Amino acid sequence: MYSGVLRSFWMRVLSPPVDLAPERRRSFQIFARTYLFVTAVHVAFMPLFLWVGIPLLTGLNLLCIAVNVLAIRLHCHGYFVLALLIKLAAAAILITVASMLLGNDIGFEYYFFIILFEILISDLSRPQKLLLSGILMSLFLAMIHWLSGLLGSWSLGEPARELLHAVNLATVFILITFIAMQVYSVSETTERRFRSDASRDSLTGVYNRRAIIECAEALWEQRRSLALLLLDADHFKQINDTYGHSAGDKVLRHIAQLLQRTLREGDSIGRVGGEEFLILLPDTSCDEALSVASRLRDQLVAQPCPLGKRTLPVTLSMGLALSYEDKALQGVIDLADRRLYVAKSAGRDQLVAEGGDSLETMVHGEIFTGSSSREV
Ligand SMILES: Nc1nc2c(ncn2[C@@H]2O[C@H](COP(=O)(O)OP(=O)(O)OP(=O)(O)O)[C@@H](O)[C@H]2O)c(=O)[nH]1
Repeated sequence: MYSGVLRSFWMRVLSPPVDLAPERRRSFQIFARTYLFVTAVHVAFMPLFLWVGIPLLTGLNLLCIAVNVLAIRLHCHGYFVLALLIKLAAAAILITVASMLLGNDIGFEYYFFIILFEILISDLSRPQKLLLSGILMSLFLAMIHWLSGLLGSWSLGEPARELLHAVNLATVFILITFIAMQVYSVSETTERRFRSDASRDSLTGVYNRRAIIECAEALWEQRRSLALLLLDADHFKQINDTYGHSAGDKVLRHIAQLLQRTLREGDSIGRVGGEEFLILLPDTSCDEALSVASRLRDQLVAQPCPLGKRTLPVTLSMGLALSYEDKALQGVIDLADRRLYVAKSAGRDQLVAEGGDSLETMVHGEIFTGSSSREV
């Protein structure tokens, strides 16, 4: 139960606002994780501050925890700059006061590098980054030269100073490592998502036109034998007109899912037009491609598209062409397209794997009587 609550809290904190621009999502994720981790570090430091026995530092650490929690809330609601500024200001105050109380040989000044790192990787503008870095550097120098030990009436024993120094140093290393790893992993995930978004059709999840053509080109360059199957849903306009556009979308998703389930792992599917799909079957002979098409058709008959309480039968017309039938990839695609057109003209719900060699033949109607149209 606790893990469920924790996971839903984690998901809520890490989910960017819906209207956030895609290019800002990366920064959102990195800072959401950083705020959570830094809050945990402040909580972990509480026993140490209690042990040191300086109420002012314990209070400031508590303040930092509260400010971090507030920063997480502000961040999740889109107030990124404000969240970052109050978080960094609270940390800078804690570090400066700690140094003023205990001197600068305890390692609190190292935390300034974390603050600088956070400023530099943030979404702030360049002038804002330069200004804040300048302020930070001035504070750092002032702390080293004048502020350090200014309130230093607290005498800590040498072992305690050494322990605090080691803890601070280790924490700075851990924080830098954590934040750098977040930058790397979130960037990688974001990049992978952008790449996938750029190559996928958002409605059906299969490749979009550009991506499937790129796949075909890659296979063509490798000189692999390739069967190209072009599919088009029959009377799709009627489905849209009768049941509505969202029912039409559902049918397209149904077809795409069925294709994905039916095909081999090495095969590729792309949506190349409104209701038109292109399937690439590498290293596949004509007979094998015909049996794939036959399997697709059987699957579609066995699994009509569910639509509310009823199901909607969907049929496909298909044109098949093989890589050896033309010298150029575009020629093979055009051939499959012409055969698809022949399948449509010949009554739909069928595959054409031969003929359609020139537009002229089709215009003269020979295809309707010859052996070029072949039912699956
Ligand atoms: N729901 C939905 N419809 C789409 C989408 N893309 C295109 N369409 C529709 O698909 C229909 C295609 O109509 P036509 O080209 O006449 O094809 P058809 O009705 O299937 O007729 P045939 O192909 O000859 O069997 C058009 O009404 C388009 O508006 C889409 O993404 N979603």
